Amino acid sequence: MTLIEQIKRGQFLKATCDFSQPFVAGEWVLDSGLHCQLLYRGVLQITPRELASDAKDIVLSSGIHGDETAPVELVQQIASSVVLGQIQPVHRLLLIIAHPEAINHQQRFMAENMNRLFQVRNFEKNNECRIANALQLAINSFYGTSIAIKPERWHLDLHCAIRPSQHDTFAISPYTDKQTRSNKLFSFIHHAKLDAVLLSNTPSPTFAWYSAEYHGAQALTVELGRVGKLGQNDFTVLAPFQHAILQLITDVTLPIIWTSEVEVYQVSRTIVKQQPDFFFTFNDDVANFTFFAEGHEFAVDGDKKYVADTHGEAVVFPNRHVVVGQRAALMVKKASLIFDEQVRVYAKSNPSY
Ligand SMILES: O=C(O)CCC(=O)N[C@@H](CCC(=O)O)C(=O)O
Ligand SMILES: [Zn+2]
Repeated sequence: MTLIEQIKRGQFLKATCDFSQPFVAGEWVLDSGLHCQLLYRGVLQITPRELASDAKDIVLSSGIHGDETAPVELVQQIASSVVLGQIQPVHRLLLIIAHPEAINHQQRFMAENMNRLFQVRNFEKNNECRIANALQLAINSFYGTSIAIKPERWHLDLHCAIRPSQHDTFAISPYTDKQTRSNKLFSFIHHAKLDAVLLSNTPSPTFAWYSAEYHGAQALTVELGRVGKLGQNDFTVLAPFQHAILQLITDVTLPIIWTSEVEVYQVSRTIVKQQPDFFFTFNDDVANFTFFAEGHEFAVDGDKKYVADTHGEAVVFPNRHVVVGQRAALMVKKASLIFDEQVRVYAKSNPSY
């Protein structure tokens, strides 16, 4: 069976990871008039026959890291429901399962971390560079051929955390000077019942940042539980997120709302590894969002000692194994939102953790 035939039967994930078949791009139209285009291995564009003037362009990406499988299963479920005609999207969709080779090897990456390759076009020295370049082109073409005005471009890049976490699900809002923190996007965070959101304070070379920076997309990296094996993920925790995605795609109008149920953090600083013997003073099983009181030494990088600053800081994504020059952790502080048309963050003067 060809890849397209597999996808038509609802097997987007299986087809994407099936390297016994050569990749051949192709397109077909469903009885409903929905136009499906397989652009690259793992990149499926969906266009409804008719688009309202306020239609969105929605990118749902997964599998940038091969061992983060819940997002991959989620995109598979959505692709299957769409191509089998079980749900009717009213927006243009770009569904992505990014790195099938790493998925097959159950590894985060093969040669290098793909989610640090979205700043510029990459010299194609390995597969991650080739895929990241192809994804940049797919995104440029998807948003470039849209009728949507910029606030209606969306990109949710779905991931899972390596460590345990004090918040099972959370979003990271990339930093850009474009208006990419709309109250609609943050309402989605609320409706999806994500536990927390953290707002970056500097540009980062991630996939979500790429869409925000270069296309003004309402973009988030979304962390959905922990890494795990395909088929063994617990979808009960992710049910509200799954439900909110279906509402987003099929255009159920949701109220614009924000509540303090979602914990807000702002990044206070990014810790970049400078020396090969960089280490944290805590164990590898310490959870994301663990708080360190002011003055607590949490990392050592050669001669430099890192201590928590005024009122303390919490740590997210600590990883001593990253290559020199890359992010080893984000330090965050609790914050609050001003929920206007574009949300803004302000520091809590004396946050309690
Ligand atoms: O658990 C971890 O250490 C990493 C999970 C993950 O892949 N997170 C993304 C976050 C991207 C961002 O900062 O927006 C990543 O590190 O690429
Ligand atoms: Zn990831």
